[in-house]
Amino acid sequence: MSATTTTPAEATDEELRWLADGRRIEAIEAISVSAMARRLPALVVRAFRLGWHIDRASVALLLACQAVSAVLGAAGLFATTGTISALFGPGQVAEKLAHAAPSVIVIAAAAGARSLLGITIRTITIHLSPRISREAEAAVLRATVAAELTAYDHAGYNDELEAADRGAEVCVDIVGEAQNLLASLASLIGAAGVLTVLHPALLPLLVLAALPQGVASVRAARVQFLANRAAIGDRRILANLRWYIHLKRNADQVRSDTMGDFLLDKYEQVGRRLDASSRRAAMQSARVSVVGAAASGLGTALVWAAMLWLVSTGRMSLPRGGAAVFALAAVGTSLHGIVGYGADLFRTGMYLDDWSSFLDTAGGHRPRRGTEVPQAPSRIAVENLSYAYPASDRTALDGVSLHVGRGEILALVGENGSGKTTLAKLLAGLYLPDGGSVRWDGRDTRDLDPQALWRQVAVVPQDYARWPMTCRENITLGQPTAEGDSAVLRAADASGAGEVVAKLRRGLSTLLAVEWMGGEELSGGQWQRLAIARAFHREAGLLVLDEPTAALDPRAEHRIFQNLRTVARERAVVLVTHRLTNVAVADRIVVLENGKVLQEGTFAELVADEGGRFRELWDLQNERTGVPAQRSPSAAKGREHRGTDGAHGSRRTQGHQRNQESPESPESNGSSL
Ligand SMILES: Nc1ncnc2c1ncn2[C@@H]1O[C@H](COP(=O)(O)OP(=O)(O)OP(=O)(O)O)[C@@H](O)[C@H]1O
Repeated sequence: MSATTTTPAEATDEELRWLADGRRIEAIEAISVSAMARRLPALVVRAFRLGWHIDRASVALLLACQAVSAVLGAAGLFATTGTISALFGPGQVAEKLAHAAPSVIVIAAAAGARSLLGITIRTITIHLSPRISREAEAAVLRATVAAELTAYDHAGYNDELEAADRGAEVCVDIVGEAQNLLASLASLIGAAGVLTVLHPALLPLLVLAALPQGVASVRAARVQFLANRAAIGDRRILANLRWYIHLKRNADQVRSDTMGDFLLDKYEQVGRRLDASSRRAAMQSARVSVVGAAASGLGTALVWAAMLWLVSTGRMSLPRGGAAVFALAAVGTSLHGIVGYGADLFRTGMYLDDWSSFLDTAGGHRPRRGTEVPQAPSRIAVENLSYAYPASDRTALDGVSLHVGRGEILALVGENGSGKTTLAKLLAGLYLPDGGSVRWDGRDTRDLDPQALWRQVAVVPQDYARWPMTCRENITLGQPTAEGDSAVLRAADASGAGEVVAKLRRGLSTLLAVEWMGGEELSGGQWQRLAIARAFHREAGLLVLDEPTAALDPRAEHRIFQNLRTVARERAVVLVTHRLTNVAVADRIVVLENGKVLQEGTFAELVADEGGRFRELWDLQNERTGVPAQRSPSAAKGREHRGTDGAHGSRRTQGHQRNQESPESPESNGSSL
């Protein structure tokens, strides 16, 4: 197929769509309304349990205030009945007022005490809620940090994470909602007691009247939740686009490439999709609510008609009828409160389910590895390793076998996408193999405790973190050694970061975040020196350097590779780089292609292997510098693994020829790339 032809699949651009896991949405869709209502008590308990975990005294006080407030509410209502009876009863006005006075005092005292309790309850809730939310967010962070790295490559993980974050966010509401529900329930019990005393038929009638609205509210809440849940993907795309557009690192390109309108258009495109789905949900829940409200209105009219009938036929006295009006209003308000707050609590509960299911499983990616604790490895051996990224149908590594020992530098070389970074991550135990094994001193990385394993790993990734912290923290990563600053400065000197530190306003104590008060900003290369310093500082048995000098000037780069041999004395070093001059420092070089080992040997052997891939790449790099191509067939000991059967182990290069000593080393031919 020519480069210009397109298949039907390529004819249209793929839209920005988030990979979501639909299983949870299907599970929620399957829940019935009665099952939802049955969940409410459990949700109330859960809300208070969350609060209990943070602040027992506040929760206990909250519940006590709630109970007292309910008792006072009922007392107030009974007193209302007394007042009305006194007013409608026989006697002169003065007598009636004297009769009513105690009840009025009770009503006033109960109302005053209830409003004081209300203020106390609100204060406690305001104080407690954000703390619950923060604790919930911290729990998500803990679960995220504990999840396998590969989680990020799984469809649905980001979706789960987003939903959990939303759950943590709404935790702020759950105590308030649960306590409002309890308050309504308490008022209902009080008012219902009064109403039952006045006439036993009124309460069941009122409950029947409120039922349709209750069902409708819960249904509407479910519709809203499902719509929100389904929109997580699009909301996340919007958040990501905003992030890309805001990001300082992209800001110059957004301007110089005049991308503003294009990016905003993409943003609006996704926004329109989101609007359409939320409009559909709003209409659907409005329809459900209208039906519920109409049915409830009809029911309420029936209740009032029944009461009028009771009074007019003499089945209920007039004073009782008057008191019943108050009680009906109180019960009606409480029922509406229960329905409304219950629906809110139910919706929050569904978000909370997302949160707790993420915590239980770290989004399904809690590490399931062994517990053996490794020491700094003397030898890491890879046997017939294969690995495919979860979202990809191609294998990133296929039948790879190699080894690296303490004191050795192993270089991984190959064209873009050949699998170098993936292999480095497997060696470091960041990913686990699909097939074959990575063994640290004979022990499979699957059997090792991940935290203990990573404590033995120092990595300089291609895209290293620029932590908005002090220079010292950027090197120690919050894990200073017993030697303190002297070890930090030694690592900084070895990586060339010493010069950077010396120029900083407050040396190691300088905050490296210009956007924060008092912070300073570093150049790309200066940051890279710090990233290398942090790896040198770490007392780890395996050092992985993935394109560690891409941003460094020649002098800084030279220093790193000069120091690397010293650094490697106590460690196994894996170096990934495209600058072939630099791999001369390695004891052995492995050339990867399409996830397979293509060649392996010393620098001298591979350079001498005319027709080999390494030699081809070497010549290509030298061609641009005008350095003549190498001609040293006698040194052609490098083996090319031309087969694709993965049987590389038998074709190992035996010698550990030190490249610095080789006549073909770049130092000797003066090559500088
Ligand atoms: N997170 C990922 N999900 C799916 N596929 C991935 C992922 N990361 C890498 N790949 C694929 O795995 C293959 C190997 O990628 P890898 O990053 O290991 O290559 P590399 O040799 O380090 O490339 P480079 O020289 O460009 O850094 C590539 O085909 C790439 O598309």
